[in-house]
Amino acid sequence: MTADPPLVLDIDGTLTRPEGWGIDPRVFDPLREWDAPVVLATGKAFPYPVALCHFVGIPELVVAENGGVVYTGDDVFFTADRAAARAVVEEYRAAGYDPGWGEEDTVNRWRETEIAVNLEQPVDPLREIAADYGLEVIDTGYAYHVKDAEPNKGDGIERIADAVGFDLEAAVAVGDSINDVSTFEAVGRGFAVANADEAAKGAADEVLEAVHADGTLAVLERVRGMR
Ligand SMILES: O=C(O)COP(=O)(O)O
Ligand SMILES: [Mg+2]
Repeated sequence: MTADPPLVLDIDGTLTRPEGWGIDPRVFDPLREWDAPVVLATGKAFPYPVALCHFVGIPELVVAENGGVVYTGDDVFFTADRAAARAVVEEYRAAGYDPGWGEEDTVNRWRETEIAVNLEQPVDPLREIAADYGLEVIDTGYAYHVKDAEPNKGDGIERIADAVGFDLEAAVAVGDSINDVSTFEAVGRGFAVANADEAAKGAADEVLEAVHADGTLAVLERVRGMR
């Protein structure tokens, strides 16, 4: 008898269309048909991965905000404090800068812990202010994230694996950026898509030849039924 391995998937850069933006619709059916847990582990705010699970039609197993929010399907955990990240952004604004997402800011509107800043905004003052609050700024290639150095995606994935009862050593992950390094450390096999940054490539067990969803779909083909 064969079975599929548990999956841990990043969203931006990993489930995206090869041109870089928007979820590639080809991932929907393989994920819905996967016969093992599928965890979405992302830097995006909590509602985004929950909605993606909902619309794909899979159970909601979610690490959001780079580990700041974890949903096991039964319980939600907030593992970082929002106050410091908010204070950083207030100071950034007071210095004349802006997070860069427009007035209603749907990128940060539902965030519980960290804050994201548009890549077009100046990062040096952001880093300086964040350092004063003991926070770090990471660049995922999609946004700057002002966050507590702990927690991370890997901790959230461990919490979900414990709650759901699957073996992380058997799990396969795909990711594209520095915020997936802890994911690759948490699972048995980590794959970086070809568009991944150097940190992700360095932490992965294998760097794929294909970019974005093309890379991820190639992994799904390869590991299906191979637990
Ligand atoms: O929110 C981001 O900047 C990146 O999101 P991701 O972790 O799904 O790639
Ligand atoms: Mg990504």
